[in-house]
Amino acid sequence: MTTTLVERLGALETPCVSDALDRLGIDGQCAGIMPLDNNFRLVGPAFTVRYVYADERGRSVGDFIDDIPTGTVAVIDNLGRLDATVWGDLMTTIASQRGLGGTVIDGVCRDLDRALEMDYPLFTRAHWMRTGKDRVRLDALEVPVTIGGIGVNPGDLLLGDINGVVVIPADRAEEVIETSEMIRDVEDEIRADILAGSSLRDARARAGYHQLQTRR
Ligand SMILES: O=C([O-])CC(=O)C(=O)O
Ligand SMILES: [Mg+2]
Repeated sequence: MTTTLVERLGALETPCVSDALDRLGIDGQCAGIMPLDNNFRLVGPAFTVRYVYADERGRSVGDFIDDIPTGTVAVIDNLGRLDATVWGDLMTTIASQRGLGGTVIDGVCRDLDRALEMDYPLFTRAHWMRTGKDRVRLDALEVPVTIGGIGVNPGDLLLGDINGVVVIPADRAEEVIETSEMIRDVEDEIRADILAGSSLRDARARAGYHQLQTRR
C-alpha cells in the first residue's frame, strides 16, 4: 500500500467514502463503532487482533502491543462484548509512543482520560471500567476479523472520524478513494451553488446528488 493512498484517504470524510462504498457495492460501514471524542480521527492499514472468551490460560489483554508495526491501526475484535475491556491507559501510552494510527474495538475500553490527554484516537462501542484480564483470551493476530458487522482483513484501510469508521478492502483502495474524491468534489460544487444563491433542489438536480451513491 503506497503512502499516497493513505494520505489521500486521510484527507477525506467518512460520509463521502461511505457513499463511494455504496456506489461500488462494498459493505464497509462499521455499525455502532464511534469515536470516544468528536475530534478523534484515524487512518491507516489494519493490524488485526481477535479475542475469544477466556476458557484456559493464554495471552491476555494487550499481549501484542509491543510488536505491532508503526503506522498501523489496531483493529480488535472482542465479539462486541460490553462486559470486559481490551484496551486501557497503559496500552494508549505505548501505542502513542510507538506511532500507531489509532485503535478500533468491537467492544469496550477503559481509562479514556489518558487517550483524551494524549489525543490518541479510540473508536469503540463504549467505555467502561471492568478489565478483560481473566475474561478474554488473545486467540489470533493478523487474521480476518469482524468489526461492527464488517469483515476486516489485515492490511485493509480504515478511516475514522466524527461520523464513525469505514473499512476499504486493500485490493479496492484505489477505486474507492477515486470515487470518494469525485463525490466530495460534486458536493463541494453543490455547496458553492447554494452559497451563491441556488435552491438546494436545483443545485442537487444539476449535480445528480440523489444518484451519487447509487450502485453502478
Ligand atoms: O485491562 C485493560 O483493559 C487494560 C488496561 O487497563 C491498560 O492497558 O491500562
Ligand atoms: Mg489501565
